[in-house]
Amino acid sequence: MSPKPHRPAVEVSGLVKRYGAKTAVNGLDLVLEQGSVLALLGPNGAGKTTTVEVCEGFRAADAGQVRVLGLDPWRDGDRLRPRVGVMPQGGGGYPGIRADEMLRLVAACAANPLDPAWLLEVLGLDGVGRTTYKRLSGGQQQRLSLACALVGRPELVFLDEPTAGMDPQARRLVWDLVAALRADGVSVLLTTHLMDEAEALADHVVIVDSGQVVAQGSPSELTAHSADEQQLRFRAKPGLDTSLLIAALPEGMGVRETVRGAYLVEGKVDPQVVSTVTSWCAQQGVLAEELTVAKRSLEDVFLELTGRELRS
Ligand SMILES: Nc1ncnc2c1ncn2[C@@H]1O[C@H](COP(=O)(O)OP(=O)(O)OP(=O)(O)O)[C@@H](O)[C@H]1O
Repeated sequence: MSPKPHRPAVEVSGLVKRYGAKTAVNGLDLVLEQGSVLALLGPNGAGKTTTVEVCEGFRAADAGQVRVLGLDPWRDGDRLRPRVGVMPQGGGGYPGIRADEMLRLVAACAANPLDPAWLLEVLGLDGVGRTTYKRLSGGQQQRLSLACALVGRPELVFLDEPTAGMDPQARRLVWDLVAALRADGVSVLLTTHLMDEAEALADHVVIVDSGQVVAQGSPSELTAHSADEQQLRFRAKPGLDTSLLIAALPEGMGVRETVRGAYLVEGKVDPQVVSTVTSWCAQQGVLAEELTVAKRSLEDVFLELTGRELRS
């Protein structure tokens, strides 16, 4: 038998979605490969939820192509629903339903569900099974929503801001669960505005801003110009003339004042470079504060591309 032709779990090309005069998504492309994790990363209002809701079949696209497990989510919703798990933003349970009732209700709709009691335990909710939805904490509501998304053993899950409002322990639990899903071959499309979440979980990160993709790639592709390249940052008084510092550094290294009083030295940062920078500061009679050496983060990438911080 010939092998099944490979097709991505989700393919979006040229997606446009408007709300009246507001264009929320403006020509967005992405591909989620089967069995991998894709993070849509961007600030509030970037168009992440709208993109996911179109992929889930909850909203019709105004233009562009969307294929989910090879199907059109808007037209083929009945065929897709049994194969896809959805964790919407902000929970959405009936206030009076008990946690275990809600999960068993969703499980009853699936052909081959996971054991709801086991799933509640995995998600640390076994102690609140008899608690009504409205009395759960925000983080518990989120975890119950995640349980509902997973109980039907989906091939693909959409997680919209899955760790919003969670404490660090619950966040870790969700991260481990996403890693376990990936190991089981489940495809995951999640949204986040937390760059550490995207860096920790995703094979592929799509950075969106104002409804458009501003960059995409694996976390290491996005954050590294080259494997050994790092950044040295420090704060000092604004407006320093850095030309003498640039002249003292090895060829090819750059120095910029990224925002007032924040300096960035780019290139191969070794101990000699750190010494050159601190000596130059001493010569200027300047105290370099918050001096750090680190790899570029996704936050830096976003700042460079848009001139704004991700957590805006
Ligand atoms: N139902 C709606 N009607 C009108 N405008 C909307 C609607 N939903 C979203 N928008 C607007 O569309 C833009 C994109 O919103 P969207 O929720 O998709 O972004 P997001 O990246 O998911 O942000 P957040 O992280 O805050 O949820 C925003 O400007 C938002 O105000």
